[in-house]
Amino acid sequence: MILRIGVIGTGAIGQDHIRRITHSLQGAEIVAVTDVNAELANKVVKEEKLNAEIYGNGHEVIEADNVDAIIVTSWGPTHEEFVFASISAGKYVFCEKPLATTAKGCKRIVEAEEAHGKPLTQVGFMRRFDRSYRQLKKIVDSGKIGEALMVHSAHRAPEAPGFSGDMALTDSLVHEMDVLRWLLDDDYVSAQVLLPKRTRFAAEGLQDPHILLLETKKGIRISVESFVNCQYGYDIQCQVVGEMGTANLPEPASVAIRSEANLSNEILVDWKDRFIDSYDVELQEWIYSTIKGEVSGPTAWDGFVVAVTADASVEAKKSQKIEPISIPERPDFYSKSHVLHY
Ligand SMILES: NC(=O)c1ccc[n+]([C@@H]2O[C@H](COP(=O)([O-])OP(=O)(O)OC[C@H]3O[C@@H](n4cnc5c(N)ncnc54)[C@H](O)[C@@H]3O)[C@@H](O)[C@H]2O)c1
Ligand SMILES: O[C@H]1[C@H](O)[C@@H](O)[C@H](O)[C@@H](O)[C@H]1O
Repeated sequence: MILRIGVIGTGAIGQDHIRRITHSLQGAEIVAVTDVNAELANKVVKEEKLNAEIYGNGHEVIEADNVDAIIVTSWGPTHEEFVFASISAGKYVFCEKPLATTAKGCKRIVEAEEAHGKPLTQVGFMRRFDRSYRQLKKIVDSGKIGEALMVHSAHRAPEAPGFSGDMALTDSLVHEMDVLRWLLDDDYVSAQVLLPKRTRFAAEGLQDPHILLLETKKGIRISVESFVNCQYGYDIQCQVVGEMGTANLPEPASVAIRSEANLSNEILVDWKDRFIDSYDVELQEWIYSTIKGEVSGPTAWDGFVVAVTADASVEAKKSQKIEPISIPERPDFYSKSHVLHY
């Protein structure tokens, strides 16, 4: 079977996903697209030589008879509406983060899936598909370093064009909020946000860097540095400290250069390059599991948990206190799809 996909939002990542599905991945084709910027949708269809219909809005794409599954890559605030409509139409949907901009919105999606009777939604937390994170998880799960006690991690980007408000937490650190609970097979109970000396490279009125401190149910303490104007590169770090050793996220492969009395390695600058392979794995696994009628990646439940964590982090930044993170028990409904993948 060839999965026939409709894409809502043909901006940066929408185009990337269209290209990878059309030219690199197997088992799917793009048959429908839409964008509020119709010119953009036209351009993509022409440039990628797609055999796809261009629709006037996302709802028409979802309702099209020849569309089996939906990819939502429009702006964050529109995701909830399109995911909701996809579930109502009984179609599988891959939604880029955020699943919805509020925890309440994510909960509504979870409830809609439960009412529908099976999970249909996968959220675009691509780090779970990254080879280096999977290698790190394998070591943590193996028990080689004993029980995990602490995690030190960092999310650094050279600059943050277009960032406003608390986006460092709600747009960037959501990746850590997802991948660390997956890595540790745990959930969070509290958040605290420290505000270090502000870099002179931060846009006016914006705090940068931040330190997010999370505590998990098992008592593991996590520090996540967010530094989105670090100038030097896109640098993702993660070290798990266990009872008998430590395990570090592998660095991206790069040539070690010995020259002029220096030993050096290149550091990536673009997040797209850092996770380029993981997007391929993520979408390929999504295509295969959708054909099988399963959700095998991060579910709507995971999207909800991250939204609750992000809300608590924003509150903790404001209050400058330790804020509780109250996550209800995961419904059994989501257990199977959660386990399938790992
Ligand atoms: N997982 C990741 O690493 C990752 C990376 C980049 C972006 N994202 C997420 O993907 C989403 C898109 O990001 P982007 O960088 O491609 O943004 P973008 O602005 O380049 O593209 C978004 C596109 O959606 C279109 N759009 C907006 N509202 C629409 C609507 N109602 N119907 C149809 N089209 C609509 C816009 O015209 C635009 O072309 C964001 O939510 C972002 O957070 C995730
Ligand atoms: O949408 C992007 C993307 O998700 C990147 O992985 C993250 O580092 C950026 O901060 C974010 O803006």
